[in-house]
Amino acid sequence: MIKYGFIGTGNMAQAMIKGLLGKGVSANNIAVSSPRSAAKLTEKWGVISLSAQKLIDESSLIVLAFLPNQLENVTAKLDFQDKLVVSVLAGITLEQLISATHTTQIVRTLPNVNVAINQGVTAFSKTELTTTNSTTFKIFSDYLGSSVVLAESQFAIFSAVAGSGPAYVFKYIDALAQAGIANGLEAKLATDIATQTVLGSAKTLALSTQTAKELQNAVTSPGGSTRAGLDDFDTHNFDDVIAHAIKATVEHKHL
Ligand SMILES: NC(=O)C1=CN([C@@H]2O[C@H](COP(=O)(O)OP(=O)(O)OC[C@H]3O[C@@H](n4cnc5c(N)ncnc54)[C@H](OP(=O)(O)O)[C@@H]3O)[C@@H](O)[C@H]2O)C=CC1
Ligand SMILES: O=C(O)[C@@H]1CCC=N1
Repeated sequence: MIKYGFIGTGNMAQAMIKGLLGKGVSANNIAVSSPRSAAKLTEKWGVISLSAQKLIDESSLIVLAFLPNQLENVTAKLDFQDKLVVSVLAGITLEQLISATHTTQIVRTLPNVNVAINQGVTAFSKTELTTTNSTTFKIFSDYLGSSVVLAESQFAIFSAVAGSGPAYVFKYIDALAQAGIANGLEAKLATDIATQTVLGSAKTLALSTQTAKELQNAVTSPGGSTRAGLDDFDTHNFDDVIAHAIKATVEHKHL
């Protein structure tokens, strides 16, 4: 079976590893390397902790999952042997990856944390891969959820909407729950109902032929309370707040 190697084992790598394990990939086929947390993952999941070079030697697909500003530092002394390298480093281009790893078999991706439950949406852009590496990458990305081929020029906006997006959805759920608590709901109940409301609404939209705007109207009974709430969102420029936050995300220079 294919062995997947992760260099860097923080939040994103752990979400991906969880997704692989959840799909039945054996912990014996997952190798990890990082200065501090790799050993803890061996204890937690039974994955194999190796030095970065040994991990490259033994893996068929190597995921770069450290912070973007560590690219040169981490790769300087490693020999990637033209193996398949999959980067999740936000803001790092294929050209920069080729120059740092000296490999031709590279996929630039931008996943999100929902890969942990195989519900991620991942953008990717790649060099010309061998047939074997194309298949290897397809199997890997299918484990994690859906994926879309994307021009590199659109990675920044994809990263803001889909990569950072879960944080913004969690922020909305928290605000909804806090408003419930402020108005007398018990904290756990408020969080549970806010979460289920967002989950059910996202599923309703995904399964519907109607747009998100049309579905808003379906909730808004004539003369009812939802109209009052939606009007208040508009008065406070809710859409502008979201657009502004996405712009700030896109314009941020990655560390
Ligand atoms: N979090 C997210 O939702 C998303 C993140 N990304 C990208 O994923 C990457 C990782 O982000 P994230 O997981 O959030 O960050 P974390 O801070 O959680 O993880 C960073 C990891 O890098 C490891 N590391 C540090 N130095 C080295 C080194 N010299 N060699 C190997 N590993 C090293 C750290 O190791 P240790 O734990 O041992 O200290 C840590 O495991 C980033 O490039 C980011 O742009 C992309 C899309 C979404
Ligand atoms: O915060 C970050 O920089 C990364 C990229 C997208 C989500 N997390």
